Amino acid sequence: MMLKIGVPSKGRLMEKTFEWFGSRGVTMRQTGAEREYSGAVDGVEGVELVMLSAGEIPRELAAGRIHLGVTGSDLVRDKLADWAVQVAELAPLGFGHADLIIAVPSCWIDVDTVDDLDAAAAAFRAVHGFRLRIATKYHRLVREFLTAQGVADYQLVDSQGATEGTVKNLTAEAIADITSSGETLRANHLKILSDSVILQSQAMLFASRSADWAEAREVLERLAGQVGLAMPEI
Ligand SMILES: Nc1ncnc2c1ncn2[C@@H]1O[C@H](COP(=O)(O)OP(=O)(O)OP(=O)(O)O)[C@@H](O)[C@H]1O
Ligand SMILES: O=P(O)(O)OC[C@H]1O[C@H](OP(=O)(O)OP(=O)(O)O)[C@H](O)[C@@H]1O
Repeated sequence: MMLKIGVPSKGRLMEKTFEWFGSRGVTMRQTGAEREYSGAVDGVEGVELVMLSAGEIPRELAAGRIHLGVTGSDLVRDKLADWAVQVAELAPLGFGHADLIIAVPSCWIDVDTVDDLDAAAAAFRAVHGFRLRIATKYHRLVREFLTAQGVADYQLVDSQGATEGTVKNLTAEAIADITSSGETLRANHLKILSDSVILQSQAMLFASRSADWAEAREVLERLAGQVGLAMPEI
């Protein structure tokens, strides 16, 4: 095996990734038991499948432990500083669409934009003596966005899941998370700030710039030919 490709090990992203490659003549499948994280690839010689958490794929690419990886563009941009130096985007895959947004309680009738949030944050601090809390797992992207918008009077609190619940649980006043249908936000009585789309994400095929490409380049050429991609410059 000469080229390692990391794919999400479970859920919708895994299924859609298998479908995307499968419809292009590259069959990926889980081997062993349903929950065993091992896989195989048919249709192109020399490709090894590595089943990984979607959130770990950016780091594995940056470390050069996998040559290719499928994950959300949100995760790559958030987890890697200077992501474009470390990885190359080979192809958007057309699934896993989600927007990273900021949301506040629907009952905050005076807060509809990021500017309004800025004003509310200053008022919040004056009244409560601490900074308004925004729960998120996207620390880098949210910080960069708010800095660019001139918002400083806030603190991020880490939330690795069920982020929309933090407002009800009184551990945050606002959240920054991905949304797709908007159902989770609505169910938790939150509304999106109208100008707060930080990133429109989707699943992408990435290549590592630091992996050892000496032997893998030839495999990539065959794989790219098979799935209909122009041979990337890496
Ligand atoms: N509701 C959704 N609709 C579309 N895409 C989504 C949705 N939720 C998450 N995604 C995308 O799927 C990718 C993986 O998300 P996330 O890290 O939440 O997955 P996970 O299933 O918790 O994976 P793991 O815990 O194994 O890292 C992200 O790029 C994200 O943008
Ligand atoms: O707009 P919607 O269609 O409702 O989707 C958005 C939800 O999907 C993701 O959660 P996921 O189910 O991956 O679980 P998580 O809370 O562990 O991230 C995301 O974190 C939102 O909570």
